Amino acid sequence: MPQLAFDIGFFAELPKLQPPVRKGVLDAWEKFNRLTLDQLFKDQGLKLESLVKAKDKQIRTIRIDQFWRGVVLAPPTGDTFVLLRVMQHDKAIAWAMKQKSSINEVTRAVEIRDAATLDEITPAYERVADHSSKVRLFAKFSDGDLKALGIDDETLRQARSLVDQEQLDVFAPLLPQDQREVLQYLASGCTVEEVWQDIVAPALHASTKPVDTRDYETAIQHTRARIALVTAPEELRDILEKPFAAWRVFLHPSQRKVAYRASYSGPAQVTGGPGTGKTVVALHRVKHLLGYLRDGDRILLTTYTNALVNALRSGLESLVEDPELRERVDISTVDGFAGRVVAEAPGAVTLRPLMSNEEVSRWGRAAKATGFTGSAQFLAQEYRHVVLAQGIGSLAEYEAADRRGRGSRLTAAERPLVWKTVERFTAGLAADGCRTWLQTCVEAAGLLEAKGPPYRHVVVDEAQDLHPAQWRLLRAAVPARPDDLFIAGDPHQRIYDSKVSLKSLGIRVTGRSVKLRKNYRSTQEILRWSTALLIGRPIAQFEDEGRNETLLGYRSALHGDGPAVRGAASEEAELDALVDQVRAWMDAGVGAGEIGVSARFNKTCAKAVAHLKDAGVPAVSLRNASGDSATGEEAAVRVGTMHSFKGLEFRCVAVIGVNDEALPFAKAVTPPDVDPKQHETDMMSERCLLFVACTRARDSLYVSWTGQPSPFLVEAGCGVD
Ligand SMILES: Nc1ncnc2c1ncn2[C@@H]1O[C@H](COP(=O)(O)OP(=O)(O)OP(=O)(O)O)[C@@H](O)[C@H]1O
Repeated sequence: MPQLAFDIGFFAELPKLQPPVRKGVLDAWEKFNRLTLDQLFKDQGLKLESLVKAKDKQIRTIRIDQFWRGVVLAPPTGDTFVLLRVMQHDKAIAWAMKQKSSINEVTRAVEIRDAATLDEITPAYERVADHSSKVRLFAKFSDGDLKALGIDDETLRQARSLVDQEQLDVFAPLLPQDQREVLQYLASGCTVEEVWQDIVAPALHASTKPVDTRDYETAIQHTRARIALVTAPEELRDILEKPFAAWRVFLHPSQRKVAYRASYSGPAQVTGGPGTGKTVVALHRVKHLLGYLRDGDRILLTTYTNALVNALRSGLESLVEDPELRERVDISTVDGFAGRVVAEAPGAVTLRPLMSNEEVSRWGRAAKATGFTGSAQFLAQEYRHVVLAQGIGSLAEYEAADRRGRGSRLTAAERPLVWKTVERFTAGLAADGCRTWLQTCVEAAGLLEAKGPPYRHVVVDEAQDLHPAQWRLLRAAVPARPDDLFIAGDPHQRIYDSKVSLKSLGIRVTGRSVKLRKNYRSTQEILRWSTALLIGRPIAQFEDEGRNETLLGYRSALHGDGPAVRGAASEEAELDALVDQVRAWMDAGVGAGEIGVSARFNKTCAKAVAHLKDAGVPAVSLRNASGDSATGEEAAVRVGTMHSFKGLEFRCVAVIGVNDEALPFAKAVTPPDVDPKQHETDMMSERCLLFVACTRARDSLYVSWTGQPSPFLVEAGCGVD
């Protein structure tokens, strides 16, 4: 029976199609399901026509309505057709004439290329290359290596004519998709082995038969990264109604391989720069695990902030339709989970969580009481990074504690006094009926270790900022069995003071760790600009702190304008300019709810909200916004601190107040004379904070400051003189 499948290119254009055109697509799909092959080709309403002088006879058009046409891949054998695009009549014909389909001999997937344009431009590039003194872009790769990665003869010739990245950018949208990716990763510095492992191998299908490059029926089945087979009208209706949720249907082979691997023999990890789809992969992993859950088993899906919990909840709702299945997943922050475990324990007493600003003053008081003369900051860090990190509960343990990694010196003779101060601090908290969140985690871990783990699987997103005490809690939440922990995170986005090495916690992911490199969120221009903030700075992996993470090969297929940067003479002028920028975005058709404004401090955010509102622009603080689809607030610009922007994304982002007093913020950075190592870590967190805020932007990024720009911008040469 014939069927009509859908290409990713069609989905990309879907938001622009009006409801009657979408209805036409649904009708066409139903017709493919209803008619025989013979009837399809003869149907006068559908007009499944091939085009005279087309580059490829199997690319045809169909009638969607009076003005719109669909471009369809109609292979001569098999009965699966693929809807590639829906466009206005003339555009559809012009586009269809130029395309050519083929089957990649390595990945076995269907690829589409703009053969007419490639044929037209390649000779000119070849001539330029012949007369250029520049080394060819792919000179260091042999034909054999390129072919082994799936590059065919035509693409090889085209690739050999290129001398630099700019030229590849011109060719890229025209090239067959799998081959385009291979060339882009090689050009960005990846080795043949890396490209094979990360890009090609995940797309391979376990088949020992030689590829039949005429068997489109099989090849379409192998193209799940780009072609969706839809089986029920409700499914299609749902897809047509929620056109932005392409991630639900199409996963990159590297994403699918990680998310849907049948089983991992232990903890598994997925890393990758901002916007590479780690959260998407985590959600798909939950879906996969739900399919195998035994009676009574439950899953914990956990992350760092409440805003991310909301995002995970709505993501899971759109991915897993069955509410009974979803009910088997608890979604909460790690701290929220700890609070629940502690509250549910027999004889639990309610304690107030301590705010972080209260903590330092309490340390000051404890130090005064014991006569400790060092700083409160030292004590707070010692407690966090040594005592809580190592789960120390007595003076003897503290005396034996490993302080490697701390840059502040402490003699053996000084340790008892520090410990006495720690005891004073914790006793003070207990007496006042409060406790820190990390203490809650420590207690919760202890309770679970005694009682047994409540979950079968734990899936963690934004893992880079978790503290060892939080990891211990998660470890205790799930038995050490295959598929116990699935961890998604990015060390480049570490913005809290928790440098953890999973290895040191006994969580081993070696051999079960995958890195994603393709950014689906931001334009390449925004990415290049933002990554300059971190380039050349060593960033420790969280798998093993002794090794560094890189952003090699990290790239986006999207293009747009580069970020706009602007220095203002006064804060008032900066806020006025912000209003102008937000208005310009809105005038260009961007909804207020698709705009995010971020600043280092709450007080700057409050001023931005007030200023936008005064100017008649609806704005809401992220602190007050409830969920991501809160009615009424949907049409308001979201304003939040850089910390609260973690994990979120907006079509347009303004990052304001990026001056030398805000980034780095002196109070957040330990002075080098107190602890030089901590100083470096804190500086890196401040830098990452700016990186995180900027990488929330999909289409447009705007960065402004008053007075002197942040040295991070200056050092990175980010458009600042
Ligand atoms: N395979 C895909 N197809 C289409 N869109 C995708 C795909 N994977 C991810 N996306 C989209 O890319 C954006 C970023 O994805 P996601 O939030 O999962 O990335 P992330 O790696 O968790 O980002 P960050 O670390 O910056 O928080 C989202 O809009 C998501 O829907």
